[in-house]
Amino acid sequence: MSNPAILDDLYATILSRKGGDPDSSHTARLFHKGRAKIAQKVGEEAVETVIEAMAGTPEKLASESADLLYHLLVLWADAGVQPADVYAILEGRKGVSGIEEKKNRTQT
Ligand SMILES: N=c1c2ncn([C@@H]3O[C@H](COP(=O)(O)OP(=O)(O)OP(=O)(O)O)[C@@H](O)[C@H]3O)c2ncn1[C@@H]1O[C@H](COP(=O)(O)O)[C@@H](O)[C@H]1O
Repeated sequence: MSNPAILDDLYATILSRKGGDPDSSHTARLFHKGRAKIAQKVGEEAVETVIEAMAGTPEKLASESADLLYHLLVLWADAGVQPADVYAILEGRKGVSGIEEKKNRTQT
């Protein structure tokens, strides 16, 4: 069973942990450690995701991808980025080829 709003739901849970007890919430602990630690975790989870893509199973890749998305959402929450901000960028790119999009980005 899948929930298409799972990223929004998880983001709301993550936001609710701001200022929470670092001893009872992993997310609160990450916020407590600060942006550099959260960004480091995103980097580590990205590397683990790549390793599973190259040498693991689809199941392990999916699991590492979930860890990566969770930590990325914590980073967005810490930096004041809403999932809707990212969705809007993706929406704006719909129908534009990747090559065209790169050209537009390097011109601005
Ligand atoms: N999706 C996740 C999620 N994915 C991964 N993790 C945690 O991320 C941690 C990654 O493990 P690591 O050993 O890499 O990290 P670490 O233990 O911080 O070690 P260091 O790198 O800091 O040394 C594990 O403790 C995982 O449990 C998550 N923790 C929480 N969530 C979601 O966030 C919600 C709120 O969680 P709490 O804030 O803990 O209540 C949960 O209900 C879940 O839905």
